[in-house]
Amino acid sequence: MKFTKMHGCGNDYVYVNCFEEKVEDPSETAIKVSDRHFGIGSDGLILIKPSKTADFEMEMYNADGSEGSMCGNGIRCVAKYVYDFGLTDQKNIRVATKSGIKDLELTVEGEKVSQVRVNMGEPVFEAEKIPVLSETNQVIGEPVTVEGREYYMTCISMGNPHAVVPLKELENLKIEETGPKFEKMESFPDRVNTEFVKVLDRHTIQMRVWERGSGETYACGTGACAAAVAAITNHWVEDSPVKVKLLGGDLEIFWDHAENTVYMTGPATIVYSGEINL
Ligand SMILES: N[C@H](CCC[C@H](N)C(=O)O)C(=O)O
Repeated sequence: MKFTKMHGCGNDYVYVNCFEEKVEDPSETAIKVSDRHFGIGSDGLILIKPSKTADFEMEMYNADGSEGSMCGNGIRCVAKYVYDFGLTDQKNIRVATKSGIKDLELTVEGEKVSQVRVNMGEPVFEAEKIPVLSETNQVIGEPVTVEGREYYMTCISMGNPHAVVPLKELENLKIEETGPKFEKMESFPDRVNTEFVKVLDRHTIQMRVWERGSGETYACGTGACAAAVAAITNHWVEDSPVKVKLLGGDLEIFWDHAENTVYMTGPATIVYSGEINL
């Protein structure tokens, strides 16, 4: 199977051009290619497919083979792939995902995409739409005890579920212990992506993330959007734009309150193309 390895702020996926390749069992393939010792090594698998309703379709799988409904870093890389490899010459494209069609604006430098601005849609606070089991209709700054320690959680969907948790410092966070406890909390029937956030100033937050189905990643685009929206909602920061500093790079998030729409701007990088015998 031919593939291209790409990443958005270090959130790396194996991309397959399904205009040319056929992937029989994407879930199993995601598990195989994601293995960092016996496979290619990635946070998951992303299929670039023809679409009847948009210019392209993105189908995304986490490293454990579970299908994700949206991937912010991934969709920026899809845009870079289709432009740089000549599948389109348009700088405004629409990509269908399981969480709806997303509008993307490509910045091109030297005939290559350098960064992409994505309309990530509306942040969803209704508990049942995230989903999170709660006595209240929204979960904003709610206390929750994990491993005997109290945290305050804000839950938002960006097309996939997120729990945003503020912390005074991130350096000593044992994310490989704490992350899975949040991911598999009973309150989250579909599991959850968890963002641990430290406020740096009135327009900047630092974030580590434990992703549903992939563990700690160097960045999470939907998670950065959820974290920025939670930071504004809880008045941890002034308002947009919010710079989100992640292990693998920075993303800029803008919440247009009038449209109730979140925009994410960031880079996309091609690492290499190759072929794997599955
Ligand atoms: N793990 C996520 C999908 C990938 C999201 C993330 N990599 C991003 O950039 O948005 C989920 O299962 O909902």
